[in-house]
Amino acid sequence: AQERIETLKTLLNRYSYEYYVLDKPSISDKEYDQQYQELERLEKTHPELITTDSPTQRIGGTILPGFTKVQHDSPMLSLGNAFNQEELLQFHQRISKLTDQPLQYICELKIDGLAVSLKYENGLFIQGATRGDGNTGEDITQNLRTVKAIPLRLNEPLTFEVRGECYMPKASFVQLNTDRDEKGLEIFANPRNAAAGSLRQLDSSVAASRNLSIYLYSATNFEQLVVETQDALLNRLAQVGLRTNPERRLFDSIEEVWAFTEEIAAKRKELPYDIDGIVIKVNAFAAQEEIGYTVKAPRWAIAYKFKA
Ligand SMILES: COc1nc2nc(N)nc(N)c2nc1C
Repeated sequence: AQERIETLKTLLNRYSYEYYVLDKPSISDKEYDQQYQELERLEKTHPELITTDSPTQRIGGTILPGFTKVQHDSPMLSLGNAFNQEELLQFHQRISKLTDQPLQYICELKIDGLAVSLKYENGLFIQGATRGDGNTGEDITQNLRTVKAIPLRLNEPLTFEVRGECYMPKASFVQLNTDRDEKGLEIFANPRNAAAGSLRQLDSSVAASRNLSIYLYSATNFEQLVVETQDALLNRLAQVGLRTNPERRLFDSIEEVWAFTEEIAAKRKELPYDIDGIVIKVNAFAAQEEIGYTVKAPRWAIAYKFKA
């Protein structure tokens, strides 16, 4: 039974990765369900063989009395904003003075969700927390374990923390509000509120029903990943099994960055998730370190915000 249980866990976690992280399922839902039910049956008769990274353990058995506080190892920062081309240019001129290194920018979408931190120990997902005030957040591990795009075990036994945006896809938002309206429940104003409301639930079976997803965009104590740029970091996060947003681009001039913001503004409504802007970052970590930080935000990044 142990052999079969290990095989099923490996298979089901891989299928889940293909479906929820890569958006490229390799088997039908029916086949997945059959193998999932076989694992449930085996674990029922051999409970001593149940492990935390089993796909059957995503929904916690208990309703929490409240959320405990989590002190972030390093502050979860905020971002400076730019609202027009002039302010984007000023950002570029400001940081050009702070480094002699050539400035290559990486542009990433700013997903309109909830910033979260995920801690992995030897590859196992052990803790998830909200940003909170940047220094202290809330432990929402139980709820984040229900987000199928979050792997319970990485492809490598890494110990580090990753940060990203947990969000509700537009389609899930529409479906949720339709269901709530039919039940005479209050509907959510937007996907960001719906995602925040889902992650604030003390009963993880509610979060599990909300089809949340996630994109990761940074990591701490990632020396072990041996990466020198933001773009290489994102590729490495994807390699270990984490979900990263594919709509990112590298540019060598702020003019091209501006053109990219216009390109995304035009296709924003077709995206399957809400975005509230573009995050522009200096790509090379060496240049980021040289440019540095203000008290609450990196100087080497800026959020170009779209009109609401
Ligand atoms: C480096 O710090 C950050 N990077 C980010 N990147 C993306 N794509 N989206 C964010 N919301 C974001 N937020 C922060 C504080």
